[in-house]
Amino acid sequence: MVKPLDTRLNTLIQQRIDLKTKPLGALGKLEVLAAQLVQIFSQGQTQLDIEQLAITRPAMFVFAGDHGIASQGVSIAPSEVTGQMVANFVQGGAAINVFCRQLGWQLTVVDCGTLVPCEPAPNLRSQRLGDITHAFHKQPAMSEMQLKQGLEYGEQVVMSAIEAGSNVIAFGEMGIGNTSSAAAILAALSGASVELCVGRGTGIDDETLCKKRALIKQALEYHQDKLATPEQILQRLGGFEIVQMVGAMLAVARAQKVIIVDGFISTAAAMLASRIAPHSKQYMVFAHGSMEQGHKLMLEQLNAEPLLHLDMRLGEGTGAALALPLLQAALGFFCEMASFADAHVTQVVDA
Ligand SMILES: Cc1cc2ncn([C@H]3O[C@H](COP(=O)(O)O)[C@@H](O)[C@H]3O)c2cc1C
Ligand SMILES: O=C(O)c1cccnc1
Repeated sequence: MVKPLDTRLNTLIQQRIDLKTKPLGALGKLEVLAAQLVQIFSQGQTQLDIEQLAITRPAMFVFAGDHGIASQGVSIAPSEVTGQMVANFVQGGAAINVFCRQLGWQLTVVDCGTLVPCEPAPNLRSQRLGDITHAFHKQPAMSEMQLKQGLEYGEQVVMSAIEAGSNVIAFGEMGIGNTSSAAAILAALSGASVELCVGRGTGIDDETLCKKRALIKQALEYHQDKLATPEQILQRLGGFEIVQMVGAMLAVARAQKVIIVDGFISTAAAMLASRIAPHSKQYMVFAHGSMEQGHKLMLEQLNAEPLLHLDMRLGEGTGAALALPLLQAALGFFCEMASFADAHVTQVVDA
């Protein structure tokens, strides 16, 4: 069960923020972020303990999976690229590797089921549910068994990081065709039109976009009577990486640690997790607003405001990675900044 956050310390937390040497509210969204992080890190405590407020072993997971729908020509790239990019992640050459090295994330790549499996490596976990999902416009993407196993695998991989001391976990992904899956999930969860939900992913042209929308429309019609629960939506329209992300997000929320959500696909997983366990949203930080069409609608549905707007549309966890310095800044000002009394500054009162 995902517990709601205990609010006992909230007044104390807000007072501490308000008494820092700055005009009230002047650190904007960083204040909201600080309050959320301190609340999460103080669960189970009756007093604020500044000493133990720290981000420890921030862990980035890139979940990779191949999608049968890619064979219908909905991406600029063929499915083989998923496995090739996994090899690139393992070797340290992708955008996510650079950002993780620069910012201090520990990166684990999770092969959830790809056409080209990678050689074993220290930063690669093999949790394969198959080689590729079924094209979901004419059949369920995966079986009920794969759904169940995927949720468990996701839990297992993040729990090993949490047991090793990670208290901030970020969610990235790789999977050619997975914006189709994420868009279908959004349409099923929100009831919004396919035109609103489906965008260009890696950068497809107008003709391909028309085909992608038609396929997703077909899928929603085909599955229409069987999309009543988030589990059904996941099984029928999801992907091997998306199901493991959902299982992993739920596990992080149960463990009362911080979930950093990336872009379009990561947010689709976050929507499903918060439908399954509504309190899980309290543990989520939305890192950035993706340029992918439909991401804005996802964030609206979640009533979430992202920290960054960088016009990015890559995935891999790149937006989530870039949020770490903001988390550090938020926790840093909360812990280290002087209060008016500490610094003998005359307290300013709002007009
Ligand atoms: C070389 C390359 C690297 C990527 N890294 C992330 N994605 C991103 O693009 C894919 C989703 O877009 P679509 O649904 O259009 O296929 C995912 O793999 C996502 O992570 C990439 C895509 C490519 C081609
Ligand atoms: O926002 C994302 O995560 C995204 C957008 C386009 C393609 N791949 C991922």
